[in-house]
Amino acid sequence: ITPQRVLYPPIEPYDTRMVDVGDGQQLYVEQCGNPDGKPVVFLHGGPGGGGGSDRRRFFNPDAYRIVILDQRGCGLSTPHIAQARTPDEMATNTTWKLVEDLEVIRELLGIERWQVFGGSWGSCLSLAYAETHPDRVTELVLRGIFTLREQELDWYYNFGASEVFPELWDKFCEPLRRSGHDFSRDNIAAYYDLLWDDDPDVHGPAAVAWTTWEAATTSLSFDPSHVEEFSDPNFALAFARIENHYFVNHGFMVEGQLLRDAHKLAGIPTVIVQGRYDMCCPDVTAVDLSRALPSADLRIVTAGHSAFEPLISSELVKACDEFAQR
Ligand SMILES: CNCC(=O)c1nnc(C(C)(C)C)o1
Repeated sequence: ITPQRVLYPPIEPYDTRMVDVGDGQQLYVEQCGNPDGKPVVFLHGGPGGGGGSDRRRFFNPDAYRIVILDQRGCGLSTPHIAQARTPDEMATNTTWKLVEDLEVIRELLGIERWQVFGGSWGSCLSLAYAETHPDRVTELVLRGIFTLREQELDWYYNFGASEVFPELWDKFCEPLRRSGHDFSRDNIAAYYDLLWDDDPDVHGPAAVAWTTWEAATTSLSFDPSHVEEFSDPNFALAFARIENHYFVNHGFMVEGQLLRDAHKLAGIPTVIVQGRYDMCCPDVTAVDLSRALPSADLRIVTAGHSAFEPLISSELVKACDEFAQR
């Protein structure tokens, strides 16, 4: 099966700015492509995954006005959570604050309605935003569906993915074992204590182990350079702390909330791209979403989790090209 589309060439933003969204938070926002084009907003994963320039490349730059932001506490947004001293500094970093941030940015940029594009955590935030503001969304392009249900978190951080990557799971468990954790309670809760330990020799290695687990298991083919990129201590600390914060709080949602309310999206053209061998966010959640939203176009491809696997990026580019015609 050969990819039918490739990513558009690398481009640079025509506008970059820091947007004050309150709570002492400044968000990095950039715009690329055609200022008079079809507006689309790209929501990164993690949460806390931030950026890179390749996220610009899913969209035809002649057709789209591409809006990209780093969510609270990560990427180029400030203050960066790697500098946080206590978890209190995460208090205003919640799903619903990020939904509000998107409205602040949309209004600031004078955009009436926009296409929303998100993968993994970005798909969770896309659903939360669209279910809150369905009238502001022209289309949804979702990848690697993640809705932070108990079963999804359990699969990736307690038991499930551990059976597929036992040697990598061993490394994920190393900081837990070192702290005397007996695995009788949730690993996410145990990692919370490590990631906020005052001792950098505790929170540093824990953050790298947490982040390396994700980096090493999100592609069908193991890519050591991808793992290397994720093990920068500064990136890893913010990424791990923000993810862990959202997971211990179950995304600040009622269990199953996004699937329960997916019917609110019935009028929005939606494409779901899901890797058959996605070991981070297994297919069952994408299929559950398509059952809750039968109008969605579910496209399962032979790939893992990453948006940059050829068959996944091909399907994402195809969906955005199709929607650009609307
Ligand atoms: C459990 N995190 C799933 C997620 O949102 C995700 N998976 N990979 C990423 C990055 C590419 C941002 C690391 O995010």
